[in-house]
Amino acid sequence: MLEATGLFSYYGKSPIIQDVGFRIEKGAFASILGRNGVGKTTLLRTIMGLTDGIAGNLSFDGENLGSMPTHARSKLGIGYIPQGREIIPRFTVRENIVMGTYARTDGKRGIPDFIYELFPILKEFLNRRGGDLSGGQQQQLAIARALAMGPKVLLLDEPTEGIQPNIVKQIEDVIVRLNREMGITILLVEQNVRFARRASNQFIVLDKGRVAVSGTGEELTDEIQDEYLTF
Ligand SMILES: Nc1ncnc2c1ncn2[C@@H]1O[C@H](COP(=O)(O)OP(=O)(O)OP(=O)(O)O)[C@@H](O)[C@H]1O
Repeated sequence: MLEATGLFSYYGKSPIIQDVGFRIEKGAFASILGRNGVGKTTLLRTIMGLTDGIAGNLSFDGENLGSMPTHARSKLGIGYIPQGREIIPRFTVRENIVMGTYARTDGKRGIPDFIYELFPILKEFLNRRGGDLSGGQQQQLAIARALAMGPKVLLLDEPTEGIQPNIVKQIEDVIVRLNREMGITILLVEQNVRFARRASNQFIVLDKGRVAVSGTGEELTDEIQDEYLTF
């Protein structure tokens, strides 16, 4: 379970995340929504320990994340797929996926078969350089790399942004399967309210670094969408 109370997070002296609280249960599918610049990416980076500092409480499975370094958070089972994917273009598909295994605590370095089952295209392209894949394939690779570490929770930052429409549905379906079939807790930053509505059982709307409104999936109404999410 991922929990925050009174959480502030800073870049320099600027508090970008302000007095945020949430509780995301094991197995939940939670979406973080909000207009550009409200702090969605910063919230994910805060959970990974990638901002300049925090105040307040942030814990995962009872462990205080506090000032824990990023690699230790990965070892606890928190996987992060940043916006822009950040795969290593000169590494092959295989090498990119194997990199994910270095956050495992059991020392296994093999690529689990279910990854090929979820992303058959990656099996076909194992020896291609990551940089030669399409944007959609790179996003699949970024998800595969995070899965190779055996995560309990996956943080995904706008995973379908800028991706060709025919691959968007495939990626969305995989994210839903990871949650429903494999029990991986999902924390998704999304501009696409349609997908957030279809997939989530919990939502958090941010506005100027604060939680404007939150609730269960069904409570994400058209009114909330009009007030906080329409441009
Ligand atoms: N590295 C940084 N240093 C200083 N300020 C930053 C940094 N990254 C983001 N910010 C500021 O933090 C605020 C929140 O940005 P953030 O990227 O978290 O928003 P977002 O909701 O994810 O937006 P988007 O939907 O555009 O990705 C913005 O005012 C932004 O300028």
